[in-house]
Amino acid sequence: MTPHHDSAGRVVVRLDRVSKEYGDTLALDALSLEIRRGEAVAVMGPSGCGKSTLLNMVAGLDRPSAGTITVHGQDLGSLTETGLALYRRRDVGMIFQFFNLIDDLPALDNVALAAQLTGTSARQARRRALELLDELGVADRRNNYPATLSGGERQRVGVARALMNRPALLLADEPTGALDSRSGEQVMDLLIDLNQIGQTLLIVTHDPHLATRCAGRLVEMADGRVARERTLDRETVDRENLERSA
Ligand SMILES: Nc1ncnc2c1ncn2[C@@H]1O[C@H](COP(=O)(O)OP(=O)(O)OP(=O)(O)O)[C@@H](O)[C@H]1O
Repeated sequence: MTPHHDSAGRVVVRLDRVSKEYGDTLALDALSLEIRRGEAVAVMGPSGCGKSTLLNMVAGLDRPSAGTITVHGQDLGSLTETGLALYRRRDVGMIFQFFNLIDDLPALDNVALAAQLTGTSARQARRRALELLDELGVADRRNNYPATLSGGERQRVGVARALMNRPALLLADEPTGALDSRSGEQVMDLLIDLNQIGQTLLIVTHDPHLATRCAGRLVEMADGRVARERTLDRETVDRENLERSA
């Protein structure tokens, strides 16, 4: 797997006093956050604190009510709708809890489509898709439709799709939330491997095990703001996990 190497500087994502209102609800309240190249950041917090809203803003799926979001050197607020659509296809990859695969396309086409949408030829897209499926251990499932894959296999296909365009940033929303614990651990291993070869990750989760295993920094949100941040050092996390399971 060859991750995208960001040449625009150390900071890949910068949110500067970002607010989002939905009617009377203030989902994000002047939130500021930076993610540096190669970091793996996990965002946690109680239901309704704004985690998905944050992810959707960074993914360019929705626009803030106030504040600025810069990703990979681009101010998302300055992009037109077309520009934002291109950004979503090229610069970010997304992994979802329920995979979001297209039911009537085989695994290979689900993955290849992501590149074809950015103008890559069908032949090239299929070649890269097959390489990725191979690296993720599901090449033998390439002709299977999503309904005939296990949850873990579907998520591997989902990860392959997210990586197709070598995104500067990989976003994951409860990536193991719909998986049994064994497949969940395998997807966590995959995320760790990707981060170790330089992929920048932003993960939203309720699962402290996922957060502490995969991330180097934990951001805890409350009421649309960052309530607490801590750097996770491997040795402390491993000791805490051991103590918890003892
Ligand atoms: N499209 C929307 N329209 C109206 N309100 C919304 C919308 N999206 C989110 N909200 C509200 O914004 C707040 C933050 O929601 P968000 O989904 O970001 O929280 P969350 O931390 O991801 O929650 P969960 O952990 O339950 O997924 C909530 O009060 C929610 O009801």
